[in-house]
Amino acid sequence: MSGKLIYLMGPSGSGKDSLLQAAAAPLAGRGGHVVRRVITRSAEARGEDAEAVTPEAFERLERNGAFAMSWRANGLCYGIPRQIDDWLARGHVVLVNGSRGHLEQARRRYPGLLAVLLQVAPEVLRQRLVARGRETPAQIEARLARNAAFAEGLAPPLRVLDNSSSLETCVRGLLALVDEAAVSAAATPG
Ligand SMILES: Nc1ncnc2c1ncn2[C@@H]1O[C@H](COP(=O)(O)OP(=O)(O)O)[C@@H](O)[C@H]1O
Ligand SMILES: O=P(O)(O)OC[C@H]1O[C@H](OP(=O)(O)OP(=O)(O)O)[C@H](O)[C@@H]1O
Repeated sequence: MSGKLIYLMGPSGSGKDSLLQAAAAPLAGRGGHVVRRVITRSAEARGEDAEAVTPEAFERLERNGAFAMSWRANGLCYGIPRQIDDWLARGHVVLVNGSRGHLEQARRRYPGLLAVLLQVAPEVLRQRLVARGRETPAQIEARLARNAAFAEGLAPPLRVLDNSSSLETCVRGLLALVDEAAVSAAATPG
């Protein structure tokens, strides 16, 4: 039986990392996984619990086939470990913090993936990025500008989750999607 890949995307600051962290325990209780990414971001950077590597180490891992998916954005390299393929082969639900820019490639590799777009009211986005304090003002502007490239919208099918209000509400919405996806994975042979 194959599992279900849930590919979460959204603007920087929309709350992808917070949502995945908050959903990790209830997801584990359902036998699912939140993926720990490999990123060329410094280990001291606050926020996401990722494996921090140098650009050289990232390139080496990528060349050696360590990643199921990898992409570049925001001046960083991001990798999703190959381990997800084992989980999926065992029929598990797997959640990844994905990239809008990488969605079509991800769909080619995982045709059954569930694309979830996290959105937040535009006026809240800048406030959240500033409050997070991980990026410089120039990096925040660059991230907001990057969103304009996706203003046309992403190709369906896509589920949308709103994180403009409380994180708890959003976690409930995500877990409802996970439960739905798990049922559909169980019903799909192969
Ligand atoms: N529902 C929410 N309400 C208030 N603050 C939130 C909410 N969700 C996330 N945040 C805060 O917004 C900032 C950006 O969230 P983060 O999870 O880092 O976003 P992303 O991973 O999408 O860039 C963080 O400081 C986080 O604590
Ligand atoms: O193509 P995009 O949808 O713009 O995404 C580009 C990258 O930005 C986000 O990562 P990261 O965690 O570094 O950024 P964030 O925490 O600021 O969202 C996202 O998870 C992607 O890896």
